[in-house]
Amino acid sequence: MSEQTNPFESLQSQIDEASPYVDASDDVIERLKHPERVLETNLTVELDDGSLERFKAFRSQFNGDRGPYKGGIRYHPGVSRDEVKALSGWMVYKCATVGIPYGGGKGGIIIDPDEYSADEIERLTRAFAKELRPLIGVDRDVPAPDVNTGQREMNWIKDTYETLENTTQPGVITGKALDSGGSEGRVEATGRSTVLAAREAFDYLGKDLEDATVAVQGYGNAGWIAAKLIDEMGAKVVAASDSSGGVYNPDGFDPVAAKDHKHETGSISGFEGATDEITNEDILTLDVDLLIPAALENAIDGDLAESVQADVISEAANGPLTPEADQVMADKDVLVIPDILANAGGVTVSYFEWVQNRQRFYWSEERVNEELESIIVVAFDDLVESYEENDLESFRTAAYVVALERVAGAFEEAGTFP
Ligand SMILES: NC(=O)C1=CN([C@@H]2O[C@H](COP(=O)(O)OP(=O)(O)OC[C@H]3O[C@@H](n4cnc5c(N)ncnc54)[C@H](OP(=O)(O)O)[C@@H]3O)[C@@H](O)[C@H]2O)C=CC1
Ligand SMILES: O=C(O)CCC(=O)C(=O)O
Repeated sequence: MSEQTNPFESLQSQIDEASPYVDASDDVIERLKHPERVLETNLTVELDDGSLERFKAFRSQFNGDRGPYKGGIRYHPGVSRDEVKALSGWMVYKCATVGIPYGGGKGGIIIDPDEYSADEIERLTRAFAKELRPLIGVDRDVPAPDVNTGQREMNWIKDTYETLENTTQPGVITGKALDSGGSEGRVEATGRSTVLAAREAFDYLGKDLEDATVAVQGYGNAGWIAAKLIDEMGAKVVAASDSSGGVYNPDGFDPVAAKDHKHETGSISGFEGATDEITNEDILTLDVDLLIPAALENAIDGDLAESVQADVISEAANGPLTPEADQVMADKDVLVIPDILANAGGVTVSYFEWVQNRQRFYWSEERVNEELESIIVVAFDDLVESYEENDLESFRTAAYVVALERVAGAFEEAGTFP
């Protein structure tokens, strides 16, 4: 894991790689490399023992040229201002890559949630929602889940917002539970797009997904669902990991049983379906057909990339490869499906949730999954077209060319306001 790489600098270098192929002036490209605004706030929360603790929190609104700012809220000790800025920028280019009408935003709180009770997390979440209230809104900025947040936190934020605004406006946030206005398919959506994109990539390479071996780093929402769905497509999950380490079985194992073990014991280590315990570095360098990084940024740096043996990488996580790792992958002809396409299922089904909330009319799971699949397949084809037409080194640069054209186009068509 590279501690040195600043994710915001990675984002800017990804934009720089693509900009020579984009029909936009240098001034416009420069605009698209910086957030419009970043809220930094200190939340004071009462703990269960009556003491007070201060938590630093951020919300970055990177760009709103194509629609409301959109993106998750992360609870993690590694959250920083630059990480949130990067994550919000990746949201802009993700929404543009899949052609949904949003800009990009992201939020985070510096906290290890395992150290706090559910009541403390609720007070913290409601305190953040109160700070966010003037910034967010159904047509302005629509948060969602990310690492260590889920339906529970989204329901609290919705309730706090609606109480303070004296309204019912479920579309102010997505990733809610079904009874609170959530969408069918949202929990599975990030893992689903990760494997749909992998299926398209295997097809593009003329490779068979049946019996392909798969390693999954990170066994939370994105990772475990990706493992389950790729197994259902006929591939063989041979390794998985979480923050405690990893497990391996060359003959494959049942990803649902691995999830049940993690649920019961708190970690994937000790899973009885595995033959070996491995480290988080080992999992990234296994000789597998498909690697799915589904944890955090900078999982693979330039040095580690030299040892990666996978043929295809589908990035469920945001920013798992540093720019140096990207260059190594391009030199080794490893096909990397970039985060801004591979994990775009999450925000795409968030978009469906927002549409359903606005219409107060709810779709079946079948409809959600069909609409998601068609969006991912079209976006993959757009990316291949850009890759081939521009003779690019990577699918990532191809995705940025497509996305930057769309965002710059929206900005230029709007003109500047005096
Ligand atoms: N949730 C969503 O809708 C979306 C998420 N993403 C991205 O997917 C990634 C994962 O998010 P999500 O699944 O939601 O988060 P979760 O909190 O559900 O899961 C994160 C997982 O990563 C594991 N992890 C953390 N650090 C490491 C490490 N060093 N090595 C191996 N595993 C590690 C955690 O381990 P442990 O269980 O032990 O804590 C956990 O299993 C993030 O990059 C996120 O931004 C992208 C698009 C949408
Ligand atoms: O569902 C959303 O709006 C955003 C999910 C997210 O944070 C991401 O795609 O990284």
